[in-house]
Amino acid sequence: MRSDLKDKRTYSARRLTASFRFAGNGLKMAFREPNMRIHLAAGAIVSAAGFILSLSRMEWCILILVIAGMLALETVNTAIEKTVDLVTEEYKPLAGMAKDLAAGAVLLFACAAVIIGMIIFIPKL
Ligand SMILES: Nc1ncnc2c1ncn2[C@@H]1O[C@H](COP(=O)(O)OP(=O)(O)OP(=O)(O)O)[C@@H](O)[C@H]1O
Repeated sequence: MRSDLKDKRTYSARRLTASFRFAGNGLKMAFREPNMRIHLAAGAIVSAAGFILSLSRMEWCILILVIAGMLALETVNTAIEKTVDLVTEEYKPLAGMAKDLAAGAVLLFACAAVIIGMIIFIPKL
């Protein structure tokens, strides 16, 4: 990495552009993960249903937040898995705990997403 990009005190358009590029690379990597593709497919199906059932503006805002939140959380989960694998490839209870906690957070949000989806869609059927 260029030294001017590593200097956290430098605020420049180049630094900002680089940050967006790094984040874009991160998303590209995240979307290669099988679980992420499942979340993306679910988001696409729910969005299509939203168009068909003519959701209100507020319902769209909630749906977009839930879909983006799910994808963001899965991305963080992947980052935690990679970090744990970087620290150790051996079997260690703490490594397992870190991965299971991150997976638990994804499961919790997914359950909330399903409930929110039911609250929005069931009355429209
Ligand atoms: N180094 C380790 N030490 C102890 N347990 C581990 C370790 N690595 C993984 N595990 C256990 O195995 C489980 C699966 O880990 P793995 O790295 O395969 O994630 P994963 O199931 O591929 O995650 P995802 O399906 O979200 O990509 C973890 O949740 C954890 O319980």
